[in-house]
Amino acid sequence: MRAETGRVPYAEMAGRLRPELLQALTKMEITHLSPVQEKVLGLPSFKQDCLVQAKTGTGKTLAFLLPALQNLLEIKDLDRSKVGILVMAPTRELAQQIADECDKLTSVLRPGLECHVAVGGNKKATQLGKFLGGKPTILVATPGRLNDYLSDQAPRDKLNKVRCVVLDEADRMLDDGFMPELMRILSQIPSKAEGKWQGMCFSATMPPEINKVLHLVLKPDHAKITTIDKNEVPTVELVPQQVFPVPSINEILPTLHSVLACAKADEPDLKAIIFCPTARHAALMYHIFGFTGGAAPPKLPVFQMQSRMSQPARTRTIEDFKKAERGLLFASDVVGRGMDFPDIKLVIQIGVPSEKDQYVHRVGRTGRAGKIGTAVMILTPEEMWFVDRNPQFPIQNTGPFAHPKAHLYPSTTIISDALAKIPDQAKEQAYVANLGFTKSLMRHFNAKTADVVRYANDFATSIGCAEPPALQASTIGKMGLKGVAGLRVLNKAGAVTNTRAAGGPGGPPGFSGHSRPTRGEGRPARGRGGGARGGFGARDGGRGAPEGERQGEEPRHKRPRRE
Ligand SMILES: Nc1ncnc2c1ncn2[C@@H]1O[C@H](COP(=O)(O)OP(=O)(O)OP(=O)(O)O)[C@@H](O)[C@H]1O
Repeated sequence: MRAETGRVPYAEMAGRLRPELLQALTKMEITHLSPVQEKVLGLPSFKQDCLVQAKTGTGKTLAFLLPALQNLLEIKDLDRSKVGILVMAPTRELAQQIADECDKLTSVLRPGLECHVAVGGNKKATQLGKFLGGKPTILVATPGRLNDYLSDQAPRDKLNKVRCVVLDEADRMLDDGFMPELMRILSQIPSKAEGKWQGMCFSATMPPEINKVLHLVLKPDHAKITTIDKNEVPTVELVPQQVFPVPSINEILPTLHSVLACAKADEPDLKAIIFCPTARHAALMYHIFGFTGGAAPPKLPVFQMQSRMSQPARTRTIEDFKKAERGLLFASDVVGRGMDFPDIKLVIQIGVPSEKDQYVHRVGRTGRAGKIGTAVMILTPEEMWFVDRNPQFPIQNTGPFAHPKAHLYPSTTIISDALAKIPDQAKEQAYVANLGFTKSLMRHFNAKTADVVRYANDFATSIGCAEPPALQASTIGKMGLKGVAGLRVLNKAGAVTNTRAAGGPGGPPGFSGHSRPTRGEGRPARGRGGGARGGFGARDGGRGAPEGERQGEEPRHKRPRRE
């Protein structure tokens, strides 16, 4: 049974919505309009362009699908072989989720309506074959793959009768990262100026920059809808938010273990998402907590979701974690927006998000559709700036994590035992990713490059590296860290040299008043001797980094195709 989220019953929409759509909603156990649905479906015309902001998990997907489908079904001579509704979303998984919701809504229509997806990670030829041979009246796409489609005339012809264009997560779709692709797509479909299609933009966050580009998809007189009061906090009320400061980065993993073990002691069917700054970091955490059994015995199933996984593995994880009654998902921002996993009770953020709005979206994976949840950050002193600079978020700082049952779990020992079993390569990759991510945020905490390296080297210690992994000189150069103290450099001949260690005598002072021990001087490279590679480049799915394949940790020239 679903939580009832609004006051107006859907039965009152009879006459404005087709009986089949109402029937489908009943089948979905959706009885009342949520506030955002009430506002959008209460517009004088369903055909109006609109910009809609509503909190996470409040039913925006139905708020755009219902009017779009209703409009389509009113067309008498509808050519079902052409795309009538085009929805664009930033990630493959979100696109698939929207298509699934659309299929539920159209399930009782006779004849039915086909909803196709165009997303990266699958064979283009197969997807395109079905698209060209079928009746894709609705298309949900990520921009990369749609652009691929539009390079040929036949798919372009399929899109020459578009009646409605929806941008879900509109602020992301209209940011610098996606803009070039979006512009190319818009130049291939009927022009907005001709007034042939309705535009709809939806998101939980609407940064002011979005106003400069809205004209690309919305008419100047578009309806502006928000369910968020100006003075209201941007996150869901039913989600208390807390930060647990730790004295040093070495305490992050034991604290996380302790938080999870205690949460599970309180709630045996714990279902939680742990957001990590990068894909490699999420992969490492998944391995560590796989060894620890999720938290404390009995084990919780562990899952990972990050852009470095193959598409079949991503798809399987999404299906499994949606169905799971309990478990821990270690994730990068690839699932930071839009994803609707039922019954998430706890969201934990390790480190700071790549941008402030991403905090809202991550927290929004819990407390959905009227349910309750809790959101927690675990931050080092160097990361506490995020809380200080964002007083709009109701993040309570009640000091370091404490719980009456915490003493039952020897978290420090459990973590160090688990770390001893993790292959060096996973740690090295996480180190490089951490370096890139921290560098991308350095302006936020007035850090110098030497501070960034020192912080990354401390991260290496915290994940059980005896010394910072050696990096190829070319990787260091691409990261803009050439000559920075504290790095271990692997030259072409395979020898390792050290830049003067950060924090040593005469080195630059640490940020937040931290002084760091010198590590790694003069020691040879360990393990494979290959040096950590695999690039750099900040976050997984952060702003300006369209999801899935373009973001994170891969040098630009090596990045595979994005979605
Ligand atoms: N009127 C309703 N009554 C009950 N449940 C609803 C209603 N509308 C939508 N839901 C359910 O609420 C959940 C969240 O909906 P949805 O994913 O559309 O949220 P959203 O606002 O798009 O969130 P986000 O900002 O995170 O993308 C889904 O499981 C959806 O099926």
